[in-house]
Amino acid sequence: MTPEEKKQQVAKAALKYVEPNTVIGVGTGSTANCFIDELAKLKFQIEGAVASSQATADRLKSHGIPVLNLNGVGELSVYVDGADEANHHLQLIKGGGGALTREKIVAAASAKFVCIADESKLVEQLGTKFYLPVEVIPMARSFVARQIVKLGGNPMWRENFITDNGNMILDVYNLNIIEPLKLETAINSIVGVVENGLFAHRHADVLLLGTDNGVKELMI
Ligand SMILES: O=C[C@H](O)[C@H](O)[C@H](O)COP(=O)(O)O
Repeated sequence: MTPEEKKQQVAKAALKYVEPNTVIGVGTGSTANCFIDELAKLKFQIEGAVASSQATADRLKSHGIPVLNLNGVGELSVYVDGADEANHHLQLIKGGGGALTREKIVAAASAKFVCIADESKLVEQLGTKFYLPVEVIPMARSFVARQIVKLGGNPMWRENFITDNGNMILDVYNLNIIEPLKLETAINSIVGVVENGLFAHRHADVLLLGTDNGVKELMI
């Protein structure tokens, strides 16, 4: 099975978490895109969706799925999104597409977080395969980079990229992420950091992994 087929498999499997007559949250990226295409089948059963990025809002609208403002709705029943890495505690690294801040907001506003990914995303320790994206206020970029070096990371500026919030991204390599909860807090404590891509405090509740033998479901 190709990685694309595995993404489609988990996108389909996530539909069972979509409750009728509710507003749901939708993530960003290639796996979330597969989910949006599947969600189109249920568009008359849900009230609408809150998007975690402009790209996701555009794709939802292209299917005729109502896109709602988070400020106008209460708690979302479920948030469905992909990840760059996941560990066995369902803690994640996200932000490969630069949408981490809005993703973290929508995930926090949701009763349940269903993460969908192909099995290659499951790791023993976060940060071993993927870098950690950090969204920063543009004027603070160099200052934040120096503080991250003190934490042991090697920050690289994602040049020619601006987030939906008008900010910049530092991709941090070589972090030894032994305690994701502590590191998430430590990085967010640096003045000028908007958010980092560690989803340890608000981790996933369900992880659906696409494998050659079908969908594997991990739950906490
Ligand atoms: O900012 C991007 C998001 O965090 C994505 O969820 C993440 O990068 C995974 O994307 P994909 O499903 O394309 O691997």
